[in-house]
Amino acid sequence: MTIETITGAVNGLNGTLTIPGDKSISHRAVLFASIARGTSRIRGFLKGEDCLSTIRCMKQLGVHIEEEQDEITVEGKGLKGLSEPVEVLYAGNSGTTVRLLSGILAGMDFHSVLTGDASICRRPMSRVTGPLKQMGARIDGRDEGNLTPLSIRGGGLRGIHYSSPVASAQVKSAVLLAGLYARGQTNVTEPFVSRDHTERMLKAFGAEVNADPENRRVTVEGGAHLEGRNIQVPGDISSAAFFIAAALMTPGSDLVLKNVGMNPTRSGIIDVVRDMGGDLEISRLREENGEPVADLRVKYSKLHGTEIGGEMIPRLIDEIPVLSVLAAQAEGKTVIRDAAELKVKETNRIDTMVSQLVSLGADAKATEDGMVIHGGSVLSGGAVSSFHDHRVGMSLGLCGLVSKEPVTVRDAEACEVSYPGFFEELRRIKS
Ligand SMILES: O=C(O)C1=C[C@@H](OP(=O)(O)O)[C@@H](O)[C@H](O)C1
Ligand SMILES: C=C(OP(=O)(O)O)C(=O)O
Repeated sequence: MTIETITGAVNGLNGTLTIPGDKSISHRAVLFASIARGTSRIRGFLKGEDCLSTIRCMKQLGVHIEEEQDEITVEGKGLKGLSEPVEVLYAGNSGTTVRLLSGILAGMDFHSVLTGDASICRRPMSRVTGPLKQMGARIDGRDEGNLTPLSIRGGGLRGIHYSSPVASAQVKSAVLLAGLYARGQTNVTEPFVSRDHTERMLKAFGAEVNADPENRRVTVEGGAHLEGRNIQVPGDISSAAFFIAAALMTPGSDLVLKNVGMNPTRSGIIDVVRDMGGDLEISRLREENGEPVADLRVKYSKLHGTEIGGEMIPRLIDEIPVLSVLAAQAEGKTVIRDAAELKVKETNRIDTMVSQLVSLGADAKATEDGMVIHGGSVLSGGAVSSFHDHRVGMSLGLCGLVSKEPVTVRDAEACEVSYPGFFEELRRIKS
């Protein structure tokens, strides 16, 4: 168990930092490159534990992957070139790995078993195994195919028109990936638009993908041929969110974050913190490999509470833990609704954040589908736990910047999942 202690920042957070690679895009780059023909080179890849799990699984499926300091090289096997794994595929803590890889394995004429850590073994998988079974894959698992380990025997798929009950990019991506292997067309409709990295990247690899955001529907044609390519992964806005929040809530801060992905399906956090009164400037907005990227300058700001729900939720789903910390520092009330998906992440993020914030002296309550926070209480500090959830650990660490006593985060090693070196970086820019 690793413990991290964060003490107050007397002069705020200052300077410049470069945000590490986007986790969602890094996973997809390795997965899609593996089923493309030819060589792909990936720069800016996130070497967090989750993305390393994806690399490990693809190696077990026979893909040659070279990991160098600044570049990952993937020798693609073509759409159907993966080989039957001898061992169980282990996804660690990564829901994205299990769900997206299930979509690919559903297209393979062989048997594979996919599992992960204690948290993965609790997370619902029928949201992907259900539609994949409708397409013709044979999948089983505990709780009638809802829980890992999943046993998948794929092949012989037919296209479906799937209306997903949840706005989930993992569900959408799994079905679209299986759709590449299916006879005919496959489409997915979702209640709100979720992150669209799969659509953007599959198109770049040469697949026929049609996105119709107005109707929240994406269509792929079966029998695609993906061609290897070079990919530059932008910085992860979900990682930048911790430093955006830290700078906004700590007096004296003036921080520049470089290389932040600004995909509109991910940038809800920018809209919300501006709406709360946050001073955040966007500069050098540019497009790299079909994904918008910018630099951000964030200054300490007096924030007020806000209300969020509906289509905004998928645009900032992973930022809600850190948003709850910000809300506890803002003046007035913040209401977060329509966010029941938080209950099926690495932990139940509604309960873990509310219980730990309350233990630090915040006024926060869990609701059926979100939380209500009355901001402005001075936090006491003390010991909290990440509950082995990376986003919970990093969010709680930030409380130490403004609390009376330091904040100690137990099980802080969980943060390596998406942000290796997070606490060192926080200490570096804090004075
Ligand atoms: O597709 C992805 O890369 C992800 C989608 C989201 O999950 P859901 O699809 O379950 O909403 C998000 O929470 C997760 O961190 C990464
Ligand atoms: C929910 C997350 O990831 P995953 O679903 O891939 O475990 C996350 O990174 O916050």
